[in-house]
This record gives sequence, structure tokens and C-alpha cells, in this order.
Amino acid sequence: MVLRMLRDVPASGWILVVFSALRAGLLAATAVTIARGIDLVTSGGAAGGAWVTALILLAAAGLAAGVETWIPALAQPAEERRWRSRTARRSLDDSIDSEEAAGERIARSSEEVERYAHYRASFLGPLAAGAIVPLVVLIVIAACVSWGASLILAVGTALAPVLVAAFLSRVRSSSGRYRAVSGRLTASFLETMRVRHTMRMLGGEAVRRASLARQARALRDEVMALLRRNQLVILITDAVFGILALAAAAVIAVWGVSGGWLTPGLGVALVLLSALLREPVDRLGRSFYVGLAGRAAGERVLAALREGGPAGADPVDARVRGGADAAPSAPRAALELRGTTIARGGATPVRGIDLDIPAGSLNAIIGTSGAGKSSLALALSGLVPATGILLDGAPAAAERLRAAVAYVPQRAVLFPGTVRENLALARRDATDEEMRRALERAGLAPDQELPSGLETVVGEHAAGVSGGQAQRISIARALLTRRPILVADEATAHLDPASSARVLSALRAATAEHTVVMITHRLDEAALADRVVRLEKGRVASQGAPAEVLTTEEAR
Ligand SMILES: Nc1ncnc2c1ncn2[C@@H]1O[C@H](COP(=O)(O)OP(=O)(O)OP(=O)(O)O)[C@@H](O)[C@H]1O
Repeated sequence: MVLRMLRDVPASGWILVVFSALRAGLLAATAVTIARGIDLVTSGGAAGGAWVTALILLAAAGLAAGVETWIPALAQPAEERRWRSRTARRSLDDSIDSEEAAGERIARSSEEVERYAHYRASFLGPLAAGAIVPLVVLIVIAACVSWGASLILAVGTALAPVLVAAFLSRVRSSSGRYRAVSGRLTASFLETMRVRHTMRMLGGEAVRRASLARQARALRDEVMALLRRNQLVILITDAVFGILALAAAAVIAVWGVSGGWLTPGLGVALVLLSALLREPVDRLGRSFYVGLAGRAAGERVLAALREGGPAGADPVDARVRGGADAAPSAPRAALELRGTTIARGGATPVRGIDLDIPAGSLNAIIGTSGAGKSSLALALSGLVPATGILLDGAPAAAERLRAAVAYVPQRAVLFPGTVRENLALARRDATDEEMRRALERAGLAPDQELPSGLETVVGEHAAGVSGGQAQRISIARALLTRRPILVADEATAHLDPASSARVLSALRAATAEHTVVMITHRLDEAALADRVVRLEKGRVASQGAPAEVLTTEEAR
């Protein structure tokens, strides 16, 4: 465990160790200089020089202590940024089938990351720094006071953290309970916010409010219990170790001075120095709960990161910026499926299919409910795991597919904010002109159809625009990504015939620059595609030109 903790100490922690060692050395030198002063005074000499030196050393130690308080405060935001960006990247790379509740994800990327960053910067670093202090002090005692005294105090100092840790582990369960209750409340609160409109429609606010109030009361009780135990921990560690170290040093000092093997000054120095020996135990006792909570949060953060595989460069960010590796070179890439199997939550809704999607074509995927159409759309977009997908002739992993495919879901997902802000998600540097053109290509005339053009506020759940407009904004956003492939899952399912026709002609027009795959259950729409693929129970029943796949009846 100690090794693992040492591995986790951030770079700032090691800088802190250097400053703590420096402070300990300066304080020890102060004590030894005071000892010299006392001995000079008791032997009738002038000790002015010793007092001045002691004052200078003390001031230097004070400076080092100032830097020490500074380092964790400076390091923590950087730690938070680093772990927050890693967990966010992990959430973005996750399969769309992940069953983890949004509340838990948010709690992990906010609260738990914060605790872990605090643990690394403000607990582990200072703890390692605290451990170096007695080491320096014991060396000074051995060199300037007495080897024997140093040895006796070293044994006590080494045993103390073990005894304190054994005592602290007994109060661990209360900290675990607090974290569990706190995590549950955060997750419930966030989930409540997420589903609040549905809840209001169902009249379930009172029940939910009562449940949140119950959880908040439980959390308050746990906080109070935690504070009570925290005070007890501080009292016991301070009292037991502080008093014992002081008493041991005082006994050795009296013994040494009366035995004549220590000068009075060195006796006083020994007692002064013993106060520094308790630093690691002090730090452990005072921030014990930060350590426990941070370590547990860290385990969850790291486990989540491990599940997601190693985090590389942020592919999403690269795509948003339109980085060099954002898209394959061909403007309209081709997809080939060779024995493709799609896995979702233990099931394989699509099994061993072969399929060709030529560059620049409009493809319709049809099939009865449950045939695997949506699973195929998600797999082509790199959002669920699949095997055997080739992009422009080269095997493509999920990450590469995500960079090449813009996915348009059945219900447009727009964010609260303006149309411009929603479009900017696809490309931060898109100009107003490019945004307007993308909207027009998606069949929406922004200045005629949107009340305030690009400034139109979409609102939560896209309440500020019609369903058909939201869908066309969603398509415009996909076009703005400049990805060569567009996959639309039932983009017209919730639209009236007029809006459907506009969306469909937008998808057709998009083939000028993109390869388009649309999932549809409307066979008359499929008849307008270049190629139709009929899925049945996760297999390709037929594929080819509409006339080859659709019966005359269906195409009507
Ligand atoms: N997350 C999941 N975990 C496990 N199985 C799933 C998951 N999602 C879908 N399935 C299963 O995969 C099969 C295909 O579902 P899919 O949604 O791809 O079909 P579909 O053709 O799009 O159907 P629909 O037209 O009704 O949307 C179904 O049997 C479904 O139960």
C-alpha cells in the first residue's frame, strides 16, 4: 500500500518533500544554535552571535514553510484539470450502450475527480513531505546531540504511524458510509434534474421530493458522525503521540544532563526537536478523511479509466478543431462490411453480414422492427463495438469511425442555447456564412424560417423550434463536421410529410459531399435511395438497387 501511495505522489509532492526537508534542516539548525547559545550563557560567555544566527535560521525556515503551504494550492487545479479531462474523454469514448446512469458519470467527473485531485495534491504530497521531517531531525540529533537518543526516538517515531494507522482503520467504516450516502444523494439529485419534465407530467414531484429530503437527512447525520469521529482522531493522535514524544525527549534530556553526557543546551535542543517528530502523525490525523475519501474516489476514477482502455489524444477535440487526422482524405469515403458482427450488452443483434456502401451513394437500410437497423447505424458510427468494418478499404476501429462519421439520431439532440451555439459544437471556427449554408443544405432557410436567424434560442428539449426544424438543424450540424459519411437513424420518423420530404431531399443533396446511410421504415423513402439493404433478424436478406430489393408494392 505504501508503495502504491508513493507511486501516486504527484511531481508537486516531491517538490514539497524538498522544501520540507529544507525547513526541517533549518529548524534543527535553529535548535542546535539555541543549544550553543544556552551553553555559552551557562558557561559565562557572550551568546549574541548565536541568538542572531538562530533568528536568521528561523526566518529562513519560515520562508520555506510559506512555500510549502503554497505548493498544494498551486498544484490542485492542475491535478483537477488533468483527471477531469481524462474522465470526460473516457465518457465520450464509451459505448452508447453503457448502462451507467448520467448522475453517476457526472458525480465521477466532478465530485470524485475533485476529491482525488485534493488527495494527490493536498494529502499524499504533504504526507510524503511530513515523513521526511523526522528523518532529517533524527540525523541532526544523531550528529549534534547523541546517537543513543536518536535511536530511541527513531524506534518510537517509526512505531507511532503504525499504531495510529491501526487506530484510524477502526473509524474507516463511518467514512465509507458517508461517501456512499453522499454519492447516492448527488446521483439522485442529478437524475431528478434530468427527468424533471417527465416527472412533472406524471405528478411524481412530491414522492421524489420526499425521497431527496430523506437522503439529505441521512447525509446530515453521516456528516455529524464523521465530524465527531474526526475530532476524536485529532485528539487521540495529538495527545498520544505528541505527549509521548515530548515525554520521551524530556526524560532522555534530564537523564543526559544529570549523567553529564549532555550539556543543558543540548538537553533543551532535544526537547525542542522532539516537537518536529510528530509531524507525519499530525498530518495523517488531520487529513485522514481527505486521504480515505480521496483514495476511494481515486480507485473509482482509475477503474473507470481502465475500463475505457488507455486514453490517447482527445479524438473528439481533434475533430472539433478539424485537426489534420480528423477525416480520411477522400471527401466521400466508402464503407465495406466483411463478416461484421455487432455486440450489444451480451447480445449480437447483427451477425456476420457483408455489405458495400460506395462513396457518394445514398443508402437506405430497411427491415422489420428488431432486425438490427439501429444497431448497424450505431456500429457504422463507431458508437457500439463491431468487427469487420472497412473504411476506404482499411480496417477501421471505433475511434476512426467516430472521426469519419456524423451520426444523426432519430430525435435531434439540441442543447439549450442558440442555433449558432448548437452548430458551433460541430466546428468551433465555422463562420456565420458557413452555418447559414449548412442550414440551407439541410433544407432550412435560417433567415426566413427561424424567428431570430442564428440567434434563435433553441431552449431545453428544443422547445424553441419545431420538430422538423430541430431535425434539420441536427443534419446541418452533421454537415458542418465535414466528416465524409453521414448516418441518419430514422431522421424522418417523427415528422409530417412536408418536413419529411425536405429532410429527405437534404440527405440526397448531401451526397454531393458525403456518403449517406439512412435507416428508414418508410419504404417509399427507401425507393429514392441509390441502394437498399434489407435486414432480417440481424442478417442481410437482400441488397442492391431499389428495384432489385423492393417489390413494386413496397416502393409505392
Ligand atoms: N443495448 C442493447 N443491449 C442488448 N440488446 C440490444 C440492445 N439494443 C438493441 N438490442 C437488441 O438488438 C436487436 C436489434 O435492435 P435494433 O434496435 O438494432 O433493431 P431495429 O431494426 O433498429 O429495430 P426498430 O425498427 O424497432 O428500431 C433487438 O433484438 C434488440 O432487442
